[in-house]
Amino acid sequence: MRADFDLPESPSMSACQTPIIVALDFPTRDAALKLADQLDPKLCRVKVGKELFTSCAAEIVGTLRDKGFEVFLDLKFHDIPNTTAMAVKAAAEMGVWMVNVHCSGGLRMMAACREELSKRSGPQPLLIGVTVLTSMEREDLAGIGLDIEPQEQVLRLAALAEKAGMDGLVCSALEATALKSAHPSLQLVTPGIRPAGSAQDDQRRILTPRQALDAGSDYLVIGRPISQAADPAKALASVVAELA
Ligand SMILES: O=C(O)c1cc(=O)[nH]c(=O)n1[C@@H]1O[C@H](COP(=O)(O)O)[C@@H](O)[C@H]1O
Repeated sequence: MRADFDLPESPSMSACQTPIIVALDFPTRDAALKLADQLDPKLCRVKVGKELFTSCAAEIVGTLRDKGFEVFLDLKFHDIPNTTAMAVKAAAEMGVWMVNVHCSGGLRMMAACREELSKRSGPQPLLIGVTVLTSMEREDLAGIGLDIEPQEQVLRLAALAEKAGMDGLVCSALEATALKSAHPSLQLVTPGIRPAGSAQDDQRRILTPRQALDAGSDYLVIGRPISQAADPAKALASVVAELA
């Protein structure tokens, strides 16, 4: 069977070819590192989100990098342009591979982040805009005053993100085909990934790993189907096999 991504041939190539990002959604450093130690940095990247970062601060990022993982810092910054740009700058200084902000912070906010990163002489993290959370469906959007389909709002925010010079978007894989056609230069990071038979949990706009990649996703964010599995390494291996 054809592989849609090349696994690295040597450790020095790091995890750069894998589309899988495992969410380390845990309350403590120990719990996060226990899972990280069962994962192979050649097969996945890892994501540090609000829960883990708030309990461990920046040290966890350095520890995961020392273990060979490229880190997506998922703090979904959303504030005035200057505050958000300075937060993105601080993330870049930590050496993260990817950082995200909410597109709904607006064009000037996203552009300020881009401008701040472009001043750096060192490596720049991928700057990604969160569109509509994968836990939201039409009814949830109506509740916040947007009486439209999620895809319509995602496409609106995508146009703004491209104009601001963002590298990519967080969206549902359900929107990937439309986004790739309208904005081929934007990389698509898709949570709401559920291997067949796994629990939906609080996610609403979901696809399987294979469906997501076929729809045009560049990166698949997977949390509980791996982190809560009895054998996380086996759960990761089975996603890798599904994508091969
Ligand atoms: O930015 C994100 O990573 C994100 C955006 C989004 O729209 N939906 C979403 O689920 N996420 C994150 O992706 C992960 C999904 O976790 P699971 O639902 O356990 O697979 C969580 O860490 C969420 O915070």
